[in-house]
Amino acid sequence: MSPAPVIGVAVFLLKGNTVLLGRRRTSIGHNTYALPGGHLEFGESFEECAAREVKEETGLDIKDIQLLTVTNNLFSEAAKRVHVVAVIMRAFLSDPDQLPQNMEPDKCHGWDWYDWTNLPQPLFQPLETMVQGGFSPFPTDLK
Ligand SMILES: CC(C)CCOP(=O)(O)OP(=O)(O)O
Ligand SMILES: [Mg+2]
Ligand SMILES: [Mg+2]
Ligand SMILES: [Mg+2]
Repeated sequence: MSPAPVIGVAVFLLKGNTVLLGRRRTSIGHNTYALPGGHLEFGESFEECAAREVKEETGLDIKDIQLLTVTNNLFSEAAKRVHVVAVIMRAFLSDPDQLPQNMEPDKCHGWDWYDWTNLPQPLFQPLETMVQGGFSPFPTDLK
């Protein structure tokens, strides 16, 4: 019997034309560049989960958290197959001068800001799929 799908919440944290990415050190997406985020926990709103996971992983405080889209992802790379429904959010720094910290060095190599037009490789598969599909996290009025 395959395990039930899980809900992940990932956050496009935008700063100018850049987005915050970290290289994962985890069984799923190991060594790929991914957005901050994590499992939705019982009773959380999407916004609460986004703010919690970003704080837990980067120490950053965020604001203007909005739902962008949802993606359906089946991972077969891990020892067991994992089905993740990813709720994709967008947010901005509460303090534009706050610097990201690598709060979970066992799960991430470090966080950095990357220009959307020059993203690092390899990207975490769900993010790669979005980029290949022409998705942009930027508000149209910020162009
Ligand atoms: C696999 C992923 C898309 C969903 C969970 O994200 P994650 O592995 O970063 O989980 P945590 O940050 O909650 O540990
Ligand atoms: Mg986490
Ligand atoms: Mg995470
Ligand atoms: Mg978590």
